[in-house]
Amino acid sequence: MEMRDVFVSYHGDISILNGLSLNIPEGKITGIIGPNGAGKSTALKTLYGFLKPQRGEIRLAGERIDGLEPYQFIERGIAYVPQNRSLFNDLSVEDNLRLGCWVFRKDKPRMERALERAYAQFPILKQKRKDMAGSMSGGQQRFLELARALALEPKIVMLDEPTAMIAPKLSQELYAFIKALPEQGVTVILVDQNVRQCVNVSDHVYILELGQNKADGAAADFKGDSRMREMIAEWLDYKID
Ligand SMILES: Nc1ncnc2c1ncn2[C@@H]1O[C@H](COP(=O)(O)OP(=O)(O)OP(=O)(O)O)[C@@H](O)[C@H]1O
Repeated sequence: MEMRDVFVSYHGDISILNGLSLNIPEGKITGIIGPNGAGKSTALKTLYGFLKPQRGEIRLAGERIDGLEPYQFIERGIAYVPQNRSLFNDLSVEDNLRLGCWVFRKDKPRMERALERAYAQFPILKQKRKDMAGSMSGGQQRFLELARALALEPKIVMLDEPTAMIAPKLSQELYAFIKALPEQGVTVILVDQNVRQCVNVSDHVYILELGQNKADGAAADFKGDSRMREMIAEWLDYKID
């Protein structure tokens, strides 16, 4: 997937993305970091068709996809877990998972396979399958959102701050799960405020600032005594262990 020189605004001509370019290689984890308001979430919303670029283009395997609607992204095997909770709190865990299978709801065997896979990946969801989604902890709800997205067997998953406001232990589990997704053939785009964890799980990292590319490099370049590490410390006032 590729974003080339994209300009996007929410209102009128106040541009939030200002010529942003991202290259998302298949089977890898691409991390996107940057200060608050840099446009990270806006970049994901644009990649997923919620916002239409005023300029620039987005391609998937060569096909222009920047005019498509979000449901057409699902059809192309792209899933998106937004920053804010997206569950139906008053429905059971299992019903939330079933809703994630909506596009293939008539294929009952496939739906059952998807549920079994979700329960195998996240045993806590099996234990709680009859509980209301809203009654679970924040971390468990995140697992459910991720499981629901993966029920589609997506080729690409976009995750917006998946561990925000989650207890450290569950957060570690979630990062370990995300890191293993490429082994299942899933390409990951990870927006994260947690710079250290993002660098640890990603193969390649982009730094955004004011809706533009500030820098990018292989995750290894961000570690040790590197220029990237110094840059992050300077711009974001973050430290990477
Ligand atoms: N729905 C909206 N309407 C208008 N402006 C918005 C909207 N959502 C975001 N913005 C603005 O767009 C800019 C980029 O926001 P965005 O959420 O993409 O940043 P971010 O890098 O994800 O930041 P954070 O880490 O705080 O989530 C900010 O100035 C924000 O105020």
